Amino acid sequence: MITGSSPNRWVSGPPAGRRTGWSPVRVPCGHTWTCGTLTDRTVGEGRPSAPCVSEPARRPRRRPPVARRHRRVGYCRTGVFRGFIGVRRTGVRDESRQLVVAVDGPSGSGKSTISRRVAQALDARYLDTGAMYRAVTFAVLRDGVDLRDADKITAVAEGLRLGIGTDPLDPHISVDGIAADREIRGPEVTRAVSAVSAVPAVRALLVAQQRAIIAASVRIVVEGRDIGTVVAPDADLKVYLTASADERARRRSSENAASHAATAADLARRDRLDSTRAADPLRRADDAVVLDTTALGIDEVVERLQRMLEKVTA
Ligand SMILES: Nc1ncnc2c1ncn2[C@@H]1O[C@H](COP(=O)(O)OP(=O)(O)OP(=O)(O)O)[C@@H](O)[C@H]1O
Ligand SMILES: Nc1ccn([C@@H]2O[C@H](COP(=O)(O)O)[C@@H](O)[C@H]2O)c(=O)n1
Repeated sequence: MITGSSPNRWVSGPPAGRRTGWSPVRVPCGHTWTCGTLTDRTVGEGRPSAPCVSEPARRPRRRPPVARRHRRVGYCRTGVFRGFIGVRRTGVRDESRQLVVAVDGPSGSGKSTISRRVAQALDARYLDTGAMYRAVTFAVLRDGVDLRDADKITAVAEGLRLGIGTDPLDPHISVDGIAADREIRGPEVTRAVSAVSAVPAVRALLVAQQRAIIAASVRIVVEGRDIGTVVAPDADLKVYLTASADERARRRSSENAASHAATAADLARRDRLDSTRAADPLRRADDAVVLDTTALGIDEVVERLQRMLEKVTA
């Protein structure tokens, strides 16, 4: 039975590779998800109650008309509950069918910017998985843990209470109940995050939480490094955003006072670590659409994704 002493375990399902014979729970939220709050409503061995929901859904989910209420429950091949799979009728767009968009790519390729814009256009949720790895890294640094000590890093990850908002207009993150939006973007966290995200147990924990958030969303755009390959291999649309290293450094350095050369070096270091780690490295999914944005403006990239989505949802 789960107790509150290890709050981040089993929130949304077993870590990758662990099979317990039960399916992840579907939670009726759509807004803020606070991982790790297990209550005494824990159901059965190893099965948590729905994680705590700290804000109401922004908009109540619409009940489909009677003719469309006939649904079958679907489980994708990863075992993640995909919500209700709508009965498709020729020429009719099924608004209640779950839609998952996976956006991966190297640092500074525009994943966050584009994903938020696309999520707004779709009236969808938005999940920044990089923010989750950054939040764990923030806690690891806060606790003075050695970045080479995978066991201690894992213990920090298991013990922290991570709150992640999925509103594309106002994504926010909290660590142990305290807002950490600014802190997780600081240079110390950026320097250390690739070491923390390379720890397999940390990945297993966060991937399980990410899958549960996806499962609870009707429409969601998820961005990161392993979304199309690991987190949501059955996503409806997978996009691998890229841009030349020089352009990515130009974009990033224009955001702050750092020099182009220093920014380029930091991006190259992070890309190398993220794409060469053993666990779930940054990699384009075989069925992802590659979009090189070097010569494209933000609006053009958003429009291209919207056109791809029109084909997927037609
Ligand atoms: N197509 C584009 N044209 C010009 N600038 C862009 C484009 N896409 C994104 N940008 C800008 O590039 C910068 C980096 O974008 P963003 O933060 O979205 O990248 P990212 O892939 O999420 O990075 P990271 O993985 O490091 O979080 C931002 O300043 C953003 O406004
Ligand atoms: N799916 C993911 C997302 C991120 N990471 C790691 O987090 C770092 C920060 O990501 P940002 O998108 O916020 O820059 C990134 O460098 C990766 O180390 C990951 O491993 N998997």
